[in-house]
Amino acid sequence: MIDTTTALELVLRHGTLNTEFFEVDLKDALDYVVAKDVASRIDMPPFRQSAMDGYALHLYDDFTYTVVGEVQAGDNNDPTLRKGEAVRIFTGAPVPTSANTVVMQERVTVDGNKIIIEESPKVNMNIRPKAEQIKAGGVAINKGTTIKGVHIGFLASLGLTKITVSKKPSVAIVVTGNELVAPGMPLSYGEIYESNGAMLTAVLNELGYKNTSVVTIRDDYDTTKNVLRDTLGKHDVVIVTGGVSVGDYDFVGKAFNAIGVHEIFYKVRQKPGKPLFFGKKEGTSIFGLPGNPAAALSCFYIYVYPLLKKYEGADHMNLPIISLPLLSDYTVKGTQAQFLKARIEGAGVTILGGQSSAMVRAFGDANALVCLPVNSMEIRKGQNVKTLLLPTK
Ligand SMILES: Nc1nc2c(c(=O)[nH]1)N[C@H]1C(S)=C(S)[C@@H](COP(=O)(O)OP(=O)(O)OC[C@H]3O[C@@H](n4cnc5c(N)ncnc54)[C@H](O)[C@@H]3O)O[C@H]1N2
Ligand code: MOO
Repeated sequence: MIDTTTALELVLRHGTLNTEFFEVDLKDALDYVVAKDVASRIDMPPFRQSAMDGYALHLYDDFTYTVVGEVQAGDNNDPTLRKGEAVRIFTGAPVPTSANTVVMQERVTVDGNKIIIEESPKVNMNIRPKAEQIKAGGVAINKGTTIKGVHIGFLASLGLTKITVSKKPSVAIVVTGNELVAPGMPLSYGEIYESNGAMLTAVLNELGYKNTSVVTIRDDYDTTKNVLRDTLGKHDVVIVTGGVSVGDYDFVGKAFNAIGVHEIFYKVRQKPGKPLFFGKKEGTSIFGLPGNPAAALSCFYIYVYPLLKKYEGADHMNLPIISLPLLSDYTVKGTQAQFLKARIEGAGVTILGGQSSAMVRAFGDANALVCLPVNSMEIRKGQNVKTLLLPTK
């Protein structure tokens, strides 16, 4: 059995790096990974901009100035001021070339066409210099960035309408089990509702992966083999849940073997997710996740998500890790590495109740996974623990 660090390294080493790029409208670019550095075509700001409503002055050694005009945001006039002259100016308006400071109106006494300032202002005060944020030709967004709302705002401020991004993977989810019944149907004794398909689809969607599909199959060797063979050729990533353990009706491993999936690893020294499988067939990456919903979701965040980010060429693939003090004592059950659903609150982290692999409920309150190494035993309040931040929380 391999350790968790090796497992993640193997996933990232063998994960396919996509090379298909395309142009997307900026408004549709959320969650895509930028495939080429995006350069600005303009200086931003494009001109010296007033940061305040007030007066732009051509400084001289007195406190009284003559107001000779006005510049509003959007105006394109550039009045020439002589020493001792001022213009009324508003936030966002172009500061006249001949003005060398802006005084906010609260610091000024108005007397007819004269203003009296309280104290002598500093040169360039309240003026946003031209190109302060970025110069024309400068890199606005680096290749490898996952586009978030703020990036769309910044690129829109530079006048851009399209960017080149990496193709997203198509992801197939295959859920296995005779006991599974679709929500909404009546439930007989021995059956449970199928939830991994809906959960993984929704989590993929939250992360920007919309090209997904779900197939439900029964615990039958031939069906498992045929469905998996058919699915592998059509998708970049295949996530199977259930049927990866050692039971007589766990056919996923045997089916992978029969259809030529190359096993990279099977079983990781961790809880949850011990029976995790990862393999490849040509360009397709294949995960066998445990059927237990909370185990499947942990493995998804820890191993599948980084693989999806690698596929897109993202510069940040793994969940961010921080070290935080535990807010209460915790006794570890078992000797494997632990990924525990947890909530960061204030300056510390609390391990939540309901850690069973079968119970997904605690994930609803979790914004992190506390990661404890093998043989952790007793962890005391105040002790620092490695904490993985869950995305979109
Ligand atoms: N003798 C052993 N038995 C088990 C071991 C072991 O090492 N030796 N490992 C246990 C661990 S740990 C896990 S995790 C599970 C993994 O089993 P499978 O991946 O084969 O999953 P299943 O047996 O098919 O299902 C497990 C559990 O999850 C429920 N399930 C499955 N699919 C779904 C779904 N789509 N939606 C909702 N719930 C689902 C299923 O009904 C089971 O309760 O193996 C242990 N056993
Ligand atoms: O390894 Mo399993 O995922 O704990 O229940």
